[in-house]
Amino acid sequence: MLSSVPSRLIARRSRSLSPCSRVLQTSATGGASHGIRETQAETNRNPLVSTSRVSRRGILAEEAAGTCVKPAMQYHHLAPRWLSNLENRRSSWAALATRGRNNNQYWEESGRNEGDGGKSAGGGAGLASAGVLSAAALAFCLRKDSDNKGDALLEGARTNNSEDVSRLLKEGVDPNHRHRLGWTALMVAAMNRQHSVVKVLLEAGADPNAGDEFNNVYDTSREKGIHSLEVLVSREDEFSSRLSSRAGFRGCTALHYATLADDALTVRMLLETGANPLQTNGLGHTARAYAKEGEVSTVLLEWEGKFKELQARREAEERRKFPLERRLKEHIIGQEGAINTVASAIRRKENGWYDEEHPLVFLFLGSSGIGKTELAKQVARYMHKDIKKGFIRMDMSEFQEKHEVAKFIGSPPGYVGHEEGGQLTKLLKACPNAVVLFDEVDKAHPDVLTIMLQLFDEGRLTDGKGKTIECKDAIFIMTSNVASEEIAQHGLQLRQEAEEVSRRKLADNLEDVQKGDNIKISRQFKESVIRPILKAHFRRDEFLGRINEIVYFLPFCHSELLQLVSKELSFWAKKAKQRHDITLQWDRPVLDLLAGGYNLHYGARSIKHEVERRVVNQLAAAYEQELLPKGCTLRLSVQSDGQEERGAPSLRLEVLGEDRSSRTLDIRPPLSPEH
Ligand SMILES: Nc1ncnc2c1ncn2[C@@H]1O[C@H](COP(=O)(O)OP(=O)(O)OP(=O)(O)O)[C@@H](O)[C@H]1O
Repeated sequence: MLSSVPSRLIARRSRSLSPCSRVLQTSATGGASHGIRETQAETNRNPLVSTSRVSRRGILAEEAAGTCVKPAMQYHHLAPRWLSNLENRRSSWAALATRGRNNNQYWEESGRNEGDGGKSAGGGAGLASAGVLSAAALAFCLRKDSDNKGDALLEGARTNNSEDVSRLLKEGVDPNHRHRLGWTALMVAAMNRQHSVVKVLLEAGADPNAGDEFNNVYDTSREKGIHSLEVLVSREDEFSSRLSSRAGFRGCTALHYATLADDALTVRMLLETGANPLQTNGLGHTARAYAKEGEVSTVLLEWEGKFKELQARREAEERRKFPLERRLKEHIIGQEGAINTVASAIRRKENGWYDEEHPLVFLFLGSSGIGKTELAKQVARYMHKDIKKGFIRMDMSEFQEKHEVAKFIGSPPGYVGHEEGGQLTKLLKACPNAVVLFDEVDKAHPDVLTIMLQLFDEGRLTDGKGKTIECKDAIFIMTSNVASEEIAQHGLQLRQEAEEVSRRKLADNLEDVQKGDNIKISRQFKESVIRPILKAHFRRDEFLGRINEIVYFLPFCHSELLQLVSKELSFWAKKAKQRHDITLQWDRPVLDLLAGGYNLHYGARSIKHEVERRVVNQLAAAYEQELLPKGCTLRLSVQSDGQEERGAPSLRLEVLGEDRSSRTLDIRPPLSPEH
């Protein structure tokens, strides 16, 4: 049966398999049928530990100790399993072989045997298997023959054919073209010490920080649905036969490979063209983890230092150009005092001007819907790329009872829910430097507050299982509506006073006119009004003492309300355009009219509600009655034809035609505007 396998393929298999001593060792000693599975288990046990020498030993096939198994023996062990697997996949191989390969004599013969209606069934199974095997082999070889230009680039990189590589790049081949198993030409060239090709590729714009998508033979085989032997052969023949088939390579960059090849020249070339020495692969290792003691290790260490410095300088520059205050103001209207207080504290922390023994703790005070949660979210977005992990929100009204402490940090051993762990501890464990929002902290049980005090004081938390989580780098933000009425009234009073002063200054033609929306809460008000309320509520001086900043959120002034209305209308205008191709326009009196719906107790939420009630509801009704043709322009304005005398002014909706004609739609005030 084996005689029907093209000798070229057998030659390829035995040659290609030989360096992979680990795979074959297992099958030779443990029995062929278990070979792959055993190796897989071993892979999981075979960590690429962080010390460089051990990592290298795990990853480089040539450095692995092991007995040598004869290629022919290896093939005989593996052939039956390979054969049965191929039979299972017969139909897909057949499709592959038939596509454009009708001249394939062997396939035709095999088909004829089948067409005999099983007359020659004596040797049928064997012949069919041989046919399948040969078709597979042929398909494998033909696929190689039909390599496209991208694959030619990869081959040129492996064989150091820089002329071919240059020509292909000039012909427009992407320098970052990937092999179907996931690596790039730069990785191949780096691993095979092909200096001239590395240079050509880098000059053509190959990305030195691209990571390999190939992990190991078994994972890649599973992911791509390709037989593991075929993956193994490709990796060895088309990438390098020096690497272990079991170690993990996902995320390895050209720099990782040049380091594994112990090639100082390529390492330098890569670093000089922007390779990041701090970039880690899928196992979390930088290139230096794979370096031998010597020049490569020294060069990498030196560049790591330079890179860190450069990164810090770039970040500082970015912060200077686009300070946190400005970023926050893009999303939050008003609340200037709150934004400045938070941004200054974070700036101190980022620049090392803070007490690193304690985490940063804020208490946000103010009425509902005023931006407390929104500011916490924006801080998390600024600090963390992964907002899902980086922002933890705990609704403290869920921890009002004594026994709910267990929900917070997990139950002790022997109690129900011990295995589940606590809500906070689980999330903090996943991201110890998260921004943690404790919403409505005043509702929490005193025992929960005791735990929070420990957290703020020591910067660590012990869960129900006795495990300690260090979270000194976390930012804790508590929100509360306690004293919100007093703060709101004080804010309104300050605003009135400021407006009065500016009116007088304007009347007297004085310069330095202070705007009514730029007010500050006095220290005296904080000490004499707010602190006693907080003290009475939390009953613990030490708890209040651990708060770095108490941040005050004030009611919106008129200009801020106009901005909120405008933001809300823009949101709906975007939706109208996207969903119905309708353009929505409005003028200033519309903003004034809608701002009138502001309610001090509901904050920005009352503005959202007003826009929905007076505008969106009307739009939906007009749309339902087919009064809004697709692609039309709608203009919102305030009705001023004497209706004001009879009651509240209303909105008018006009449909503008392409010929500039306008048709007024009669928008009736809602039946019960109060609701
Ligand atoms: N200053 C603001 N600028 C822009 N949007 C705001 C502002 N304040 C509130 N909003 C919007 O109003 C909604 C409610 O705001 P947020 O959740 O921040 O309120 P809150 O102050 O935390 O209120 P609560 O105490 O009720 O939780 C959000 O959709 C938010 O985007």
